Amino acid sequence: MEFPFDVDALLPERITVLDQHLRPPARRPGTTTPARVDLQQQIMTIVDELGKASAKAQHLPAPITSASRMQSNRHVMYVLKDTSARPAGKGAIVGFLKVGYKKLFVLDDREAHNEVEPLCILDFYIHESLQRHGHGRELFQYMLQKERVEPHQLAIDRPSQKLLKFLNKHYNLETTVPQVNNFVIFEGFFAHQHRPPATSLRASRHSRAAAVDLMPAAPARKLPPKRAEGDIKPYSSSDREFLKVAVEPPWPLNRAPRRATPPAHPPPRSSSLGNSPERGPLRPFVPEQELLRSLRLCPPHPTARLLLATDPGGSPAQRRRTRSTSEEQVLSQDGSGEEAMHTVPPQAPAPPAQSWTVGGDMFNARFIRNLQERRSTRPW
Ligand SMILES: CC(=O)SCCNC(=O)CCNC(=O)[C@H](O)C(C)(C)COP(=O)(O)OP(=O)(O)OC[C@H]1O[C@@H](n2cnc3c(N)ncnc32)[C@H](O)[C@@H]1OP(=O)(O)O
Repeated sequence: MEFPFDVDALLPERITVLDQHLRPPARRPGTTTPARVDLQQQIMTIVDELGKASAKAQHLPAPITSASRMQSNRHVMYVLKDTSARPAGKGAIVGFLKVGYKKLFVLDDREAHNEVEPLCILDFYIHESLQRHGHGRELFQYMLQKERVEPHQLAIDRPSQKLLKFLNKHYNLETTVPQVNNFVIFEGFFAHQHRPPATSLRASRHSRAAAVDLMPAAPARKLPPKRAEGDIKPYSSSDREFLKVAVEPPWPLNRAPRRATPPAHPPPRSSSLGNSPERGPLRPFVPEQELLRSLRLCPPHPTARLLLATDPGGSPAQRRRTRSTSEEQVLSQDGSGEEAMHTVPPQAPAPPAQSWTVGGDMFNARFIRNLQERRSTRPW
């Protein structure tokens, strides 16, 4: 990938590590140094163009990597340049790998929720003309070494088939632990823990002492053991949320929920939250939590009715998400349910037997998993 400026001089090392500051690396002695602001502009151009090329390669409707998104997130990009070919003496870029730590709620093999903060593979691209030449592996190895992390400790944000094959070939990663979000984790994710290096991405977010003494278990760090079910976000934040479009679900889920009080402005969407993009034609967006909410407002399925009849009050976990107060809290767009964006009065006081809720550890996980499978967003 070529640029109208001297990439070779701009990025002296074969692999350059860029963080949110997008600082141009120190130049080789003897190289003429343009104004720093120009150099940063060149870095931003490279990041933007790489992001576009990656999106195109993955058939995404918009880039998930750009200079502005880098600046607003604590992600790290490993950029590989071509040291052999020097078209017009200016060098070229081979590809990049973007990683970042994210708080996720992942299911283990017993379908229990675990709040962890693993290093995530967020975007990965090697120029089409150079794929299957070992460049991807070179970048990946460099990142693993720099971040001091093992491949099975990573979470992958909606991997492509090529990436799944890549991980299988080079790191024997094959068996996944099924999740209800779009992150993929592999067998062994929960088995090993590691201490991040002081110079790694994680350590740069915390004081050195904290990195050494207080966080011995990252990246697959189990956070406080058990949180109330209502606090758990079944859909962990993904970098690809802003691209999300939904496949239309079957009736009655395809009915947009009515709002008693339409908000003056649509709620803001975070650029760093949510799920991964659909790889298909664009459809009107129906947020996941709104689907869940409309389901809660639906009459129960006969089976659910039967279940409720055998347990009239329902378990405390099942009741947890049913509001009995005069207002129902609307879940926030990121699915957290922690921040109420606005409140609406109840549509009608429903008798307890009609109030079918999504809740309870196993029930919740299985239900959301079924829903997710229906949406066909997972790569397997
Ligand atoms: C979270 C995310 O980022 S998902 C998005 C991942 N990125 C993409 O899908 C973009 C397009 N693909 C690419 O940019 C590259 O193919 C990458 C980044 C996935 C891998 O980089 P490469 O330099 O090609 O990998 P490298 O040469 O080290 O390893 C090759 C192996 O990767 C896998 N692979 C690479 N390309 C392909 C392909 N077209 N089809 C199937 N497998 C492939 C194979 O296992 C291959 O081994 P093989 O040639 O013996 O079959």
